[in-house]
Amino acid sequence: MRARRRTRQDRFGTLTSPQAKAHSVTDLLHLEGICVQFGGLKAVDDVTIRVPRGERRAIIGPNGAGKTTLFNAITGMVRATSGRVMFDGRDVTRMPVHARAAIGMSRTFQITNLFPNLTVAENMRLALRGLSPRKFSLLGGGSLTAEEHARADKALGVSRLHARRDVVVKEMSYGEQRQLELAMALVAQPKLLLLDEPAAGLSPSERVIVSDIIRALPRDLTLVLIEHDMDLVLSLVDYVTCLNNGKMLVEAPPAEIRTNTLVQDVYLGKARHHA
Ligand SMILES: Nc1ncnc2c1ncn2[C@@H]1O[C@H](COP(=O)(O)OP(=O)(O)OP(=O)(O)O)[C@@H](O)[C@H]1O
Repeated sequence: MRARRRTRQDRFGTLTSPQAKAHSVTDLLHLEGICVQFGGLKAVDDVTIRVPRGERRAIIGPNGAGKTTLFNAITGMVRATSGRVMFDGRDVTRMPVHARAAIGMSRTFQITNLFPNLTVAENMRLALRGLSPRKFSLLGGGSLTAEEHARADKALGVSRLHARRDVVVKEMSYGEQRQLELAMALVAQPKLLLLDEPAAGLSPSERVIVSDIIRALPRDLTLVLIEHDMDLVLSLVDYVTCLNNGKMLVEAPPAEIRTNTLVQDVYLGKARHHA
């Protein structure tokens, strides 16, 4: 791992070296030259990223940098215009969203995606049902197996919602709802968890809870997260990719990102632009 890091730091600024083209079994996710074009706009422009198994990676960048579009290309919600998405040793570029989910990709969304009139436990049941190939009515029968119960309990425990399983979702705080989204993503037992702005809209105390939960996730779970709160994200991840105008600007560990002038320039530049 250490040798690989040195290589990457050497190619700081030359991010698409020939070595980047070779797929390694240590990489759970390997994006090769991903472009996503909307009409005349290149929202993602030739992005090559390798995420080794077990790494926690942040995707940062100012508004409109292409972070969410890149997430969508990873999960299959948008089709890459060109480039390849390699996941767990397979080319998933043409695979639909549900098929990528079935082989181990799980994602939370910026906007909550819950059933507000159902309880926590019922939402978990629906999350599990979404994974099951068995056919049955969503809210009707199909009680959980012991193994499914255990998975739901574990995911709720990790997300610190164990004591809230019978609470109706709309009665919970926004922070707890974000925790439930996380639990619903975890119940799939993913290899790769993609978190889209997990702390967006949370109060400072809720941010502490969510960051503690993320920090305590199993170390063998590979994480890729988008987050605007720089202090929070840099305290959570091993490595950072900064995008700007759809392109890769910098890849570096958090300590280098804090002091990187290119990163500072794009954030301050945007701040000046919006001032
Ligand atoms: N479906 C779409 N059709 C057309 N343009 C789009 C579409 N989705 C995103 N874009 C544009 O692509 C660019 C990148 O958007 P994206 O949402 O990926 O950026 P982001 O880095 O996630 O921004 P933010 O931090 O504000 O969420 C923006 O200019 C956006 O307007």
